[in-house]
Amino acid sequence: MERVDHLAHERNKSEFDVDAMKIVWAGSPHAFELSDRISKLVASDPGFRKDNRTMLSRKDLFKNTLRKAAYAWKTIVDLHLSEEEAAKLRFYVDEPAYTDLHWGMFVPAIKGQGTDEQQQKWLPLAYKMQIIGCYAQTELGHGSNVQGLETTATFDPQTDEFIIHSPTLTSSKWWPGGLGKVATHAIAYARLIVGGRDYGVNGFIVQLRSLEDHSPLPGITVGDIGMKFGNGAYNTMDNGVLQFDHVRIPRDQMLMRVSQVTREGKYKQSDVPRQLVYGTMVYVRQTIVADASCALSRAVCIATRYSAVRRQFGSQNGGPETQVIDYKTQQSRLFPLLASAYAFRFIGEWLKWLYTDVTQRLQANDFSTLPEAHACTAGLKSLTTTATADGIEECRKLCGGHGYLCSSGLPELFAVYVPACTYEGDNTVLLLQVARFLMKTVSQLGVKKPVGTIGYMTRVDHLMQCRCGVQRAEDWLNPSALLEAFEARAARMSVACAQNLSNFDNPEEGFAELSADLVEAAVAHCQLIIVSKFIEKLQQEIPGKGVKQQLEVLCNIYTLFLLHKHQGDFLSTGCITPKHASLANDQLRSLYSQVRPNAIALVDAFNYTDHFLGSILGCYDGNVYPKLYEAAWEDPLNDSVVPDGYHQYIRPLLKQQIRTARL
Ligand SMILES: CCCCCCCCCCCCCCCCCCCCCCCCCCCCCC(=O)SCCNC(=O)CCNC(=O)[C@H](O)C(C)(C)COP(=O)(O)OP(=O)(O)OC[C@H]1O[C@@H](n2cnc3c(N)ncnc32)[C@H](O)[C@@H]1OP(=O)(O)O
Ligand SMILES: Cc1cc2nc3c(=O)[nH]c(=O)nc-3n(C[C@H](O)[C@H](O)[C@H](O)COP(=O)(O)OP(=O)(O)OC[C@H]3O[C@@H](n4cnc5c(N)ncnc54)[C@H](O)[C@@H]3O)c2cc1C
Repeated sequence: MERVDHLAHERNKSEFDVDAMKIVWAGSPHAFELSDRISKLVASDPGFRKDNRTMLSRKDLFKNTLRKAAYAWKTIVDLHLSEEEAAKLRFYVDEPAYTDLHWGMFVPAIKGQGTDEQQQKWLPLAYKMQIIGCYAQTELGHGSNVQGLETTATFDPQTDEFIIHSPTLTSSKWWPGGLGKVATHAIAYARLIVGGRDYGVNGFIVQLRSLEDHSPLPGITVGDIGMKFGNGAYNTMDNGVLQFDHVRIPRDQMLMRVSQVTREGKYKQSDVPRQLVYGTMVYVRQTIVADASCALSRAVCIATRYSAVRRQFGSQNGGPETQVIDYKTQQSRLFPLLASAYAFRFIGEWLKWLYTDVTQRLQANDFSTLPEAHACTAGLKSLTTTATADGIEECRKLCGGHGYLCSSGLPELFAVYVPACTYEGDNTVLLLQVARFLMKTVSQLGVKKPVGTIGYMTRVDHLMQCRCGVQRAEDWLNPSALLEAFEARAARMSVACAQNLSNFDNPEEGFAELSADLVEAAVAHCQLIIVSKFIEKLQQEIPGKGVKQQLEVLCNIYTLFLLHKHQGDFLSTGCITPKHASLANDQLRSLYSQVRPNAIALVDAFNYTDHFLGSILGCYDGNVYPKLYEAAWEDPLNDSVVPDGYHQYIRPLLKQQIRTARL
């Protein structure tokens, strides 16, 4: 049967080269080819079916994930996929699993914190998945406060071993993904105790389960922590609980790149900073930022296509009703999210570059950029995940009632995504880290030159008193005007916080008292980073008819939307006047009209298959209503016309009503 494209008229309206935009989105022609090939491979393989996930019981769901993970691994091995291809396969399979923690945290922790010998011993086993690892840091009593962890690793010089122990209930490891039912090994974080002295938290490789029959080893109590938010969603993951009862491991299973314990029981600190113990978190925060654009673009793709299909009100002379995408209110909620998806894509690319750069410097014993890398990964992780989680929920609302159906794909996408605001660092806690970095920078002005993303502080005198030069709405399209407004707002908010802090005798007390303002200053700084990197991206050559123009429109929408949303900050710091704010809003409205004809093509550029989107509302051909109707009949509740339980619970009620009526 010929497929009718219900969105063809929308696609015909577009004013730019969609194929060229697909390459910009993917990052390069090579990345596009690879992504396109692997997404089709996954979509065409029934072994990766996912449409029944929200209806399965937890046990069936979990077993199905184990099957898929094994099948994915077999596919990777049989097809000799490269690491890059395997990572894409994981992405398009689109199901959280223990493998994420094995590849995403266990392996990087050994690479980042293990010595050369430790890497040589453990990595080949992990690469072949002959051992399966997890990252066991968080405990029942402490997650954010890593220094507050209670698990102990006490060196026993008699046997040359560490004794890993959970001294309290609150020291039970709690949350690690893959731990509950699968992992054979963990990187367990514990307080290092040598000769009765506490040297703080360090990572240890601990075997948890037998490699023969998977039973927990002596002294290990381990299980799953239970059902989590939403159907399907993150319940494919076995987040676990773990207690150690004096478990002995050889001394060489302490990760010893940052500090060492000798055979004689001497503690030695390398000349690398202690913060490298937190290095795996920096790596994962960077991958989470890169992933935010994927989750947001997926929700935006669904909401945009559906908004073009859906019609309500406005029929004239019996003609078609208005497409809801044509309502200005729909545009003002949807298009900033579309622009954010692109902004997050580019900030993800940039952060990857920054991470690679800092890693290379660390290898050459240059630790100077580590604080900035920590602040950027922490702050951008916080900003992009908060905006993405909120954005997915907004997309659900933009789809009206049908968005609430699991078949829209949006409830599961939200449920699977929203813990990103908490894991790998609670978003508020991470912004407070950025605030510390900002306060330190301000306090050292004149002593130490701010560089990189904080470089604008070198112009703090100018930024504290500059006046916005915008006179007409179009003036807001000038990147210099935008950048200066964002720099001035960020600088003024940081300086105001620093001045308020100086009124406290005890800086820590002051920091706690002013923490809500400090978080706002951190948000202003991080938004400036995203805006400035988007603007920088547009200074590069970008091939393809109309592609650069579309990206300029999106960049301006992203920036002016932030200015509009946070106009309180801009006005109260005197960076702009109410007149400037009003002109910015006029410009924003006009930009929405420019995006409108290109909206469908801009989401087509994500190149998502219907399998990956997993949404009837977002399907490529826009044939929404017949698909919704058919899907309803496939629900197991419709297997029988009369439901189970009728005779037990409905019929007696109805009969009782009849008797009452007779009385
Ligand atoms: C069914 C599907 C099958 C598919 C199968 C396919 C299989 C095959 C695949 C093959 C693929 C192969 C390819 C491989 C690629 C794989 C990629 C996979 C995807 C990976 C994604 C991972 C998955 C994500 C899932 C999410 C899991 C979540 C895990 C966790 O949550 S782990 C726990 C995280 N915990 C936290 O984040 C805790 C937060 N707290 C802290 O970080 C800190 O405690 C703190 C808040 C920072 C405070 O710490 P302190 O008390 O020490 O702080 P203080 O403030 O005193 O700071 C001291 C100084 O140190 C500085 N500092 C602090 N932190 C850092 C740091 N991290 N780095 C540098 N510096 C730091 C701080 O600034 C202070 O400095 P000073 O001021 O100068 O003194
Ligand atoms: C789905 C999921 C998967 C996870 N996977 C893993 C894993 O694989 N391995 C692992 O080790 N961990 C894992 N975690 C744990 C995760 O890293 C922690 O939950 C996270 O770091 C937050 O810590 P917490 O739970 O202690 O929150 P808390 O710190 O208890 O946060 C509670 C509230 O207190 C506030 N708060 C805390 N401290 C401060 C402060 N100093 N100032 C102001 N406000 C503060 C927070 O903002 C928050 O509102 C996972 C968690 C989830 C939800």
